[in-house]
Amino acid sequence: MRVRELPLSAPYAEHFLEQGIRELYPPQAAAVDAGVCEGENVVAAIPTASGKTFIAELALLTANGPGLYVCPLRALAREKYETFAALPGVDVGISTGDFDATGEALAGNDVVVATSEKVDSAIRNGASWVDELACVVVDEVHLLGAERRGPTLEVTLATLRRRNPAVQVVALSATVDNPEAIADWLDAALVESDWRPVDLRTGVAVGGEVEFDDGTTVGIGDAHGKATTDGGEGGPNEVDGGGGGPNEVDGGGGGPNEVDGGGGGPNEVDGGGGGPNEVDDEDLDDTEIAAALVADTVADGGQCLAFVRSRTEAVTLAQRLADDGLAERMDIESVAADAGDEAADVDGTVTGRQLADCLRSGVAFHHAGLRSGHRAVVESAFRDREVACICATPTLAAGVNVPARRVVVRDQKRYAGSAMEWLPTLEVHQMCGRAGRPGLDPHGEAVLVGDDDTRETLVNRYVGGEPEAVESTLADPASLRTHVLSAIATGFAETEEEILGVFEGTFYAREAGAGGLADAVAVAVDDLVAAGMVRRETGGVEDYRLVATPVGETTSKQYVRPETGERIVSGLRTAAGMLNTTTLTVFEVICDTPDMQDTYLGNEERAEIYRFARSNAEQLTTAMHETDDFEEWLESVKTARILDEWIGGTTVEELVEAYRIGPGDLDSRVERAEWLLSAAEALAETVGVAVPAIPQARSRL
Ligand SMILES: Nc1ncnc2c1ncn2[C@@H]1O[C@H](COP(=O)(O)OP(=O)(O)OP(=O)(O)O)[C@@H](O)[C@H]1O
Repeated sequence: MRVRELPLSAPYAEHFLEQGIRELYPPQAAAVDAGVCEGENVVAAIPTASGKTFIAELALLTANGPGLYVCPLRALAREKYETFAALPGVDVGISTGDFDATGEALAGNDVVVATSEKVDSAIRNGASWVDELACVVVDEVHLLGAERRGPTLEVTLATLRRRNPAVQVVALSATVDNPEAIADWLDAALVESDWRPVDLRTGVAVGGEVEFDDGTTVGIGDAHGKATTDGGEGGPNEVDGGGGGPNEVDGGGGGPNEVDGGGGGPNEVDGGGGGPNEVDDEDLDDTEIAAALVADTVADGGQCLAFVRSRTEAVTLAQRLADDGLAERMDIESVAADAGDEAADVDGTVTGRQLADCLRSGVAFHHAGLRSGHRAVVESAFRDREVACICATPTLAAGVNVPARRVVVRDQKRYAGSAMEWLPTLEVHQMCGRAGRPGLDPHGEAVLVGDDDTRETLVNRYVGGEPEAVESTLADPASLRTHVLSAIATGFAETEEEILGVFEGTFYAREAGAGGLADAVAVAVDDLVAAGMVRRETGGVEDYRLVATPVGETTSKQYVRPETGERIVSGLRTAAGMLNTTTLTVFEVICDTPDMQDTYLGNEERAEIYRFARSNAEQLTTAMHETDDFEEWLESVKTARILDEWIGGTTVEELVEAYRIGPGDLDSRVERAEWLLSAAEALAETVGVAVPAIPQARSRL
């Protein structure tokens, strides 16, 4: 099927042809056959890079009215916005800051790109544009199964469809185990395919060899062995890259640098022998294997993504590759020296400096502790082929479109609380799916690094294994409370039965029946009544209707969780009666809510934060002996202290160093604090207490 044959006006067809899209990929043709251009609901469960964006564009451009593109991940929204904005004559609006106000400003666009939280918030605040939509495209619909995000997505979609039954829904999914359930939920035709534009082979590396699923075996260090011989380097290198701790919170700021950069080659190549495949299998640890796998591909002119379990590990591996002289093996455009300068210009934090140094050696790291400016530099340098390898935590696989020839998954387990847990198959497949750039690579390669003990598990779980089924998490009490309050506050529901009616259109209800939620909804309503968010307005004896209290209404409109609203109100009341209410007071209140991220508190720091809390007790709304969870509260005090120092003029460099956080962690906390302070201000007005420290903190933030 050709682009010219599609029901697209000439400028659009021209636009796609210019982009090199002439002939539709098979899954795209299947979506057209399923009616994506005729207003039909379609679910496309297809691999990474198989052209989902074009399917979305077809739906949006052929719809009979404005379209909405729901993008669960903020990182991807900007990219999609730019893609749609490049369409000739199409006005595109974007609304992604998870929490900023949603207004009528978005009305009048042909296409709106928004996160599900923004759409949910728009609905709660009565934005009219949501009722005028002709088409809704949901990207990454498999995130239905994600905690908190998932319920928001399914309730939002159910609400949109209930209010506007004619709306076309197109949902794009990674390959999951139960796409037919999603299609059934959305009354959609299912397009399911494992077609990929570039072949992908997946293998497991043990010792000096990778066994791929296509039956081939490749020695590790082949290419590198040659490079070593040519370069005259050699000798074993005692790098210990694998010893880092489980500290996910350490954004590389001040963390131990395990790399011994003094040596030569990155693996145990016998420099004396020369020739390919000189790897001594016995002594290779997983980091050495990963480094050699990267070096091989780079020596062969390709780029790599290497996935590891933690931020510290990502930094450590990148530094190791840089020290190993990966750049010297590169046949890439040029080394990202300028990108290094750009990264250094973002800030002077330890993380920024480490990143700049790595970039100057043609290597980068990528994790959630980076600032968005850092991430943008890394992604664009990689796309420009100035970076040979990005060492990343799994966030990169979901959030960014950076294909590479080879993907190395060094770690397949992650710390979950106290124990290591295998990553979900879906997540590993998302990483592997990044391998292979259409038109540039002969094929993509994904390699999982293992050992004799894990080989079989890796093969069964990830190479041959099916991804998990998507399951609803709507029944989670915290999520349910939020959405029950929203249903009542928006006036969509006045009784438990009507609340169940609102949930009737959810994925949960389609799978288990909304009746399965009846008990949980009753509990949620009781909780909300007890929290002062909802009251039962009685008419007759058994006759009552549920109404949101003013606090409940403000809480819902401000898009904070009910528990957050409750905590803020009680904090404000306490603060109003205190002698010494400062900006630290209000930061303590907003940081002690579930809407503020946790900030890791190391053992050494604990005593120091404890002392701080004690000596500033008269400024805090919580007495130490009254906390529900002391450790959690201490973490909140740490976050509050950081924010208070930030508005007091302490620099990001100093804060990153002093509190062992990533610079991106500071940014995200500042952003959340802005949102929570504005919610606190609205709640203060609702309950009629004046806390001047709130506007002070807001303006200084
Ligand atoms: N029919 C086509 N012919 C040629 N190139 C195409 C075609 N369809 C899409 N492409 C190109 O393929 C690349 C990948 O497409 P796209 O980004 O839509 O993949 P995707 O399925 O959305 O991937 P992801 O899973 O990362 O979201 C893009 O560069 C796109 O321009």
